[in-house]
Amino acid sequence: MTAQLIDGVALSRKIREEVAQRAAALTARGHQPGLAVILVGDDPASATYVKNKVKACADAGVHSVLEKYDAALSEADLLARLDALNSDPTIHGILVQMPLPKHIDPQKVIERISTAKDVDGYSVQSAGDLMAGLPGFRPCTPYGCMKLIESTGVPIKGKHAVVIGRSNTVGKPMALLLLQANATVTICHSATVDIGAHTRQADIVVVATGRRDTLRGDMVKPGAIVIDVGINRNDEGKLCGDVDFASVAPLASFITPVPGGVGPMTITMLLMNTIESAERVAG
Ligand SMILES: Nc1nc(=O)c2c([nH]1)NC[C@@H]1CN(c3ccc(C(=O)N[C@@H](CCC(=O)O)C(=O)O)cc3)C=[N+]21
Repeated sequence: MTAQLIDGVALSRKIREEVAQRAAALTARGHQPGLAVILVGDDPASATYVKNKVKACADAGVHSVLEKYDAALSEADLLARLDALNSDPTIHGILVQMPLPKHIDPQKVIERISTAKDVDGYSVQSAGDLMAGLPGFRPCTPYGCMKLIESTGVPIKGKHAVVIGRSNTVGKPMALLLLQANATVTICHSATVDIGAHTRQADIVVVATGRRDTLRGDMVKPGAIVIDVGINRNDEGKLCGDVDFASVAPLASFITPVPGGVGPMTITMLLMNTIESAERVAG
């Protein structure tokens, strides 16, 4: 067996068409959806991601404002900007690009964003909504991973899913989304004694450790679906994920590439969350 690629660019294109239609319908009713993106400092990777997000908005007919600040921006000034955006009726989603400079407390920043505009789904309220199975914004990366898995046509119900990584932004919400979809879920992490012993039992593996070669061919069950959330650089400086693609792809049934897998879907679900926020306002 050799895996079929799950094309995140193609799936994004399809979902973004729907986003664009819903954005146009909202705009026609005088409620053009709007996203505010805040970038603090000059991390080059963050600058690239933010540029991609703004471009995706433009392509979908979503209004966006990009606010760039010097790394010396004070926490108080950032919080004051969030207060202004919270009460700006043209803005339906607010994203503060992470990571922030060390003198700014990210948790304080996240909690200042109105729950109604928390399109990243990073706030304690949004996390609680997800845990309780209530409506609310789902974090974009795991939300996108669910769409990628669903796109295979393989039912999630009853499957054994292993998530490697336990971050608040990816691993934990990913496990909850899979659980909500009736998978049996195992979470592995840096203190897990034998990750391979778990992943060899898995029908679905989601890898989100930020460490390349976390998942190798000797760790997967033939026919597994493999979702690679990682973005790393290999020794040649080329973009690569957390999965050793060369050894895993021949065994998997479906696998996401890096780039072109999860990354584009993260942005797509950000657009979707922004549309849904605007639709709630428009009624
Ligand atoms: N508040 C906040 N929300 C985020 O959603 C957030 C964040 N902070 N900080 C950083 C991470 C990372 N992230 C990515 C989004 C798209 C790609 C993406 O489009 N990747 C392309 C490749 C892009 C390239 O060429 O570098 C791909 O995988 O095909 C990657 C990474 C969002 N993040």
